[in-house]
Amino acid sequence: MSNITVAGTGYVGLVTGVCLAEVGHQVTCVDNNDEKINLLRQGISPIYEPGLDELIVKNTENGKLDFTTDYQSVYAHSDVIFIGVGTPENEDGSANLNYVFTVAKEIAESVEQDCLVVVKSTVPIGTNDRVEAYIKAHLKHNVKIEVASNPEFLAQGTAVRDTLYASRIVIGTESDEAKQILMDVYEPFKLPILAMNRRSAEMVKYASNDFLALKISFINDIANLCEKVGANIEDVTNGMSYDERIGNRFLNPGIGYGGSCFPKDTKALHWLAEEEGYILRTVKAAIDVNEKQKYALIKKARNDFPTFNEKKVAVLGLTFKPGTDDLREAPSIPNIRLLLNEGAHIQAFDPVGIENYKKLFPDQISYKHSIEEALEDAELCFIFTEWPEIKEMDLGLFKEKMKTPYIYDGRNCFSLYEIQNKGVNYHSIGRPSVIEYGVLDEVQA
Ligand SMILES: NC(=O)c1ccc[n+]([C@@H]2O[C@H](COP(=O)([O-])OP(=O)(O)OC[C@H]3O[C@@H](n4cnc5c(N)ncnc54)[C@H](O)[C@@H]3O)[C@@H](O)[C@H]2O)c1
Ligand SMILES: O=c1ccn([C@@H]2O[C@H](COP(=O)(O)OP(=O)(O)O[C@H]3O[C@H](CO)[C@@H](O)[C@H](O)[C@H]3O)[C@@H](O)[C@H]2O)c(=O)[nH]1
Repeated sequence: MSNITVAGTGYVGLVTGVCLAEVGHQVTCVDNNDEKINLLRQGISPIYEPGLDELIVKNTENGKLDFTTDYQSVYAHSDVIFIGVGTPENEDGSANLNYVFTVAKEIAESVEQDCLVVVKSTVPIGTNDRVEAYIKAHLKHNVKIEVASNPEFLAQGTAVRDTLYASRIVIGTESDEAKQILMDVYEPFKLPILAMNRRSAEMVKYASNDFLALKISFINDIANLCEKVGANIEDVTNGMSYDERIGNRFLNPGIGYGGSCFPKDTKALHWLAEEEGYILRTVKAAIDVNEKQKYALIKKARNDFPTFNEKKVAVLGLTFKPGTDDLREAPSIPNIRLLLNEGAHIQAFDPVGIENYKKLFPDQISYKHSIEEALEDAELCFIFTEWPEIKEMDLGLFKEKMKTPYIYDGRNCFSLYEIQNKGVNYHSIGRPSVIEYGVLDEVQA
């Protein structure tokens, strides 16, 4: 088995490193963040990812996995180095490649043996060519270096499963030798391997993410229209999904896509296309619809509450999706900012996101550790994330705990059937509203 190094212990680097160790490789994970490496050495994952802690402990104990900040000594003697550092968004929408090129520099200055460098980070088309040229130009020793693209498709919250049982492994290289090395690295996973040139591999990643983002924006657009014409998006997507060409996944309407990938990867590809003199109209539409969709709930709430000043607002769900404590581009953030700016008092519940939220809003929010506490005495409630705890909550709590049970559900957590007869006013995305607060009491009286 190969001697493998992974640069970056974030969602991609750490999960990749741990899973490569799990299938039998000798893996060292490198990060320049001392705090993360210290935690990992104690067997604690710095990120919330189901199943990851157990695999970290198991593979560290069996000697397959270790962690270090000392990149020089590990890069010096690696057969394969995966780069899994961040490629965040620049202000103009392009991808920031500083972290990738810093690692490229560190590799060039450290390697003392022939080595395959594998770019796993999501990078604009042509970046692998540039990384290879850069490393070759800065090598300190006379060794042979190749660079291959190997984009990652895992989703947060299911990252371990997505890696061990990936839909496909994409390998981008023009070199038979590099291709063979990567085929050997991935052989124990027994997964479909698709080999192509580097630029195509880089494009597969952006095209996949942007297609999924477009699918979400499309369904949000249709959901908004459903509200205007009296259709129900749930029935509409169900009806669409029986056509196998459409399928039933990624058709959930909501308050838009967030996370560390779709928002930046749509903008980066659009930016890159523009540089090439081509306007990606479909991707631009996905971006524009998503930007507006973030505020779909607030817009509905405005009809009932012209101002949020001094209003007690319950918020259920803070993270950008369930199963993660990551807040990057979480739609809750701009909404909460707007509510706070208008003078609302927020009581927020999230099963795992509170600690990270405190870093963004340390004092302005009253954090609660149960749904009941968050709802206590509130005049309105926003749902931003469809955590199972929220989807399965006792719906009687809204009327029981809230001062006025006005609910704005940005993730369609409850069926219209189950929310009926609960004495609440319930607004969701693309479905008719349920208006019972006050009305039901009169009927029952
Ligand atoms: N998060 C996802 O779900 C996901 C999925 C597929 C692809 N990607 C892509 O993978 C890349 C990484 O994303 P992420 O979410 O894992 O990022 P992240 O921010 O969670 O992790 C990046 C890590 O790299 C470390 N780092 C920075 N500079 C370093 C250096 N010089 N040497 C060693 N470590 C260094 C950081 O300290 C951090 O721990 C991005 O390009 C992203 O677009 C992410
Ligand atoms: O039907 C849907 C599906 C998703 N979302 C939203 O879309 C965002 C992203 O969700 P998801 O794709 O599940 O999470 P990520 O972890 O960001 O994963 C995406 O981004 C990764 C980084 O590139 C890719 O590797 C994955 O394949 C891709 O799914 C979240 O805000 C979701 O709420 C919807 O609104 N409706």
